[in-house]
Amino acid sequence: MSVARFNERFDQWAATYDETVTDPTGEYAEVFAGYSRILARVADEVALPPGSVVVEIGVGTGNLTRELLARGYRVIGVEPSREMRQQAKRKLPDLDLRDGDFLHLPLSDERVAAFVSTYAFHHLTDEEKETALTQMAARLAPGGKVVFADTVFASEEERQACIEEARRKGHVHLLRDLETEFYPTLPVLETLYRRAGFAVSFERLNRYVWLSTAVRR
Ligand SMILES: C[S@@+](CC[C@H](N)C(=O)[O-])C[C@H]1O[C@@H](n2cnc3c(N)ncnc32)[C@H](O)[C@@H]1O
Repeated sequence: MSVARFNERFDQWAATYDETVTDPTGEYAEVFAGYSRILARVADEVALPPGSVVVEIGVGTGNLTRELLARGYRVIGVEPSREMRQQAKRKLPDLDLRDGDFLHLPLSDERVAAFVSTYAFHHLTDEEKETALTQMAARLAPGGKVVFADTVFASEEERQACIEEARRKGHVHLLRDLETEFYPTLPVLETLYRRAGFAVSFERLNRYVWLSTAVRR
């Protein structure tokens, strides 16, 4: 099965995605709380010289991409959903945007300085996450970075509490995501980075989202 298993979901969401991430009252409000601040934080965390090649995976409608371009990086965008690519191209017509996903990176001999992503890594199973991180490590020189922000649970108990709360509140879309996508726990994620050859640190950015900053050993 292709790892872009959520393409249909994102093709359907693409046209209204930017409304969802800025809606302070919808069922995803806590997931996207501080969305603009989170994207800016991720772009700042890259902290590499302008002109460095930064590969952004799962660009969606291009909101993080805009932050990365503003910091002078040479961005290569990777996005499996056709409709999302169209939305991103509408905002950023000159963007180097390629069809691909975490496990099928459409790269040739580019010297990649960092891989960056927001709200997307949880579409891979934990096993696939380790494979993807190992492939990224192979493309990075020592000191190269992986900077991701995504939903992570501090523990299984925290995951179950969020699922129960979503059920109680009737947040059917959030509940579906929590039950069908692959949000890792922090200890598991730390192990995956370490096994792939990274030193990693974590910082909580809102109730759901954690920043992971990983440096290739
Ligand atoms: C919730 S959106 C996040 C978009 C954007 N990064 C942001 O922060 O707003 C998740 C994106 O990841 C993409 N995606 C889903 N599965 C993926 C995969 N296996 N590899 C790469 N991207 C994937 C989706 O098509 C979608 O555009």
